[in-house]
Amino acid sequence: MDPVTLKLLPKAELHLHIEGTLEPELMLQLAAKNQVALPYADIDEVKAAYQFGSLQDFLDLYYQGMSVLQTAGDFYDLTWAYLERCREEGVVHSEIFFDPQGHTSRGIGVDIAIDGITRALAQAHSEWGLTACLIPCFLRHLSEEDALETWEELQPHLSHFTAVGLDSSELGHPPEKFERVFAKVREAGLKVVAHAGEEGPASYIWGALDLLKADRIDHGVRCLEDAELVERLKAEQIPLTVCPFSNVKLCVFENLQSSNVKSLMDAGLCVTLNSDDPAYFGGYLNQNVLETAAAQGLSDSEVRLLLANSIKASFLPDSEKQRHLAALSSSTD
Ligand SMILES: Nc1ncnc2[nH]cnc12
Ligand SMILES: [Zn+2]
Repeated sequence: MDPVTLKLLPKAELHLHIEGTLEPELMLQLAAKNQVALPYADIDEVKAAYQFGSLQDFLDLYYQGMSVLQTAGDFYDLTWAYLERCREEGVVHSEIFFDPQGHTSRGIGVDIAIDGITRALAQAHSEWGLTACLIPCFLRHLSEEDALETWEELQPHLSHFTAVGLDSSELGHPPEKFERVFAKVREAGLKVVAHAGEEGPASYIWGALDLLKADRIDHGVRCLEDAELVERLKAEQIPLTVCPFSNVKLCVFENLQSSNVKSLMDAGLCVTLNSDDPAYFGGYLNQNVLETAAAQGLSDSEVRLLLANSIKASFLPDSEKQRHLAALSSSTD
């Protein structure tokens, strides 16, 4: 598919960490403004540091990078820059993760992050009709107790959230560690999403489904190691939010050619493509879609299926889904 056509097609992004949209330029600008020391002299040094051998390598820089975010205005600027990118790329709806514990652990209250992010979301909605959901995630490398405390801190803000997620270091931190806190999330009427089967085994995807009752699986690419799991994901059409550039940058796959996007689609799964942490992984949504389609030999109708899946798998109301799906199917290339 050509880039101009892709840009014009309605699509949703369902796996995007707002802290992972912090471009080096803004990172250095905020570091100078807020007098936060970073180990980089200039933008080239920041970019040169983005060579990751694993998820943990990346996370170490990601948590360091977010330390420049100090005020609600900083969160607003960060979010606004991403939303403008959505406008340019024809993303009509975005479901945005943020990491409350990545901020509270360094003395920045959840209210500061939520205030800045939601102001930008409201402005994009009023200026060009973009819709968004906000999804706080628990950091799985921290304790259950820390997640429970964070859940309490989020209580005054629940009306801003559609779902709660689980992210950070996967290996050694299986979903069962968070079964109790996600029971509270569901009792509050929120949806559940969880990173699983990115670096961790297929059993973590079972855990996310059966113990956390996840409505969607973030990544999930290792599901193909378990035929029974693939049957379950297919039968229930549980969406996978796959992030191809991320998987290559974090060495889950050697390159886009060896990614398993096409195999997941051929297995009948509900696959969506997403950018995860685009400032760190080298591209936003449309570049992920275009380069993955080329590398995996996806036809234009398969690309359209991925976009339709992104709308269907979103947490939009049915009427909004139908509106976007009708626009997608009526647009021809
Ligand atoms: N790809 C990823 N996996 C787990 N946690 C993350 N936090 C930000 N990006 C992440
Ligand atoms: Zn992610």
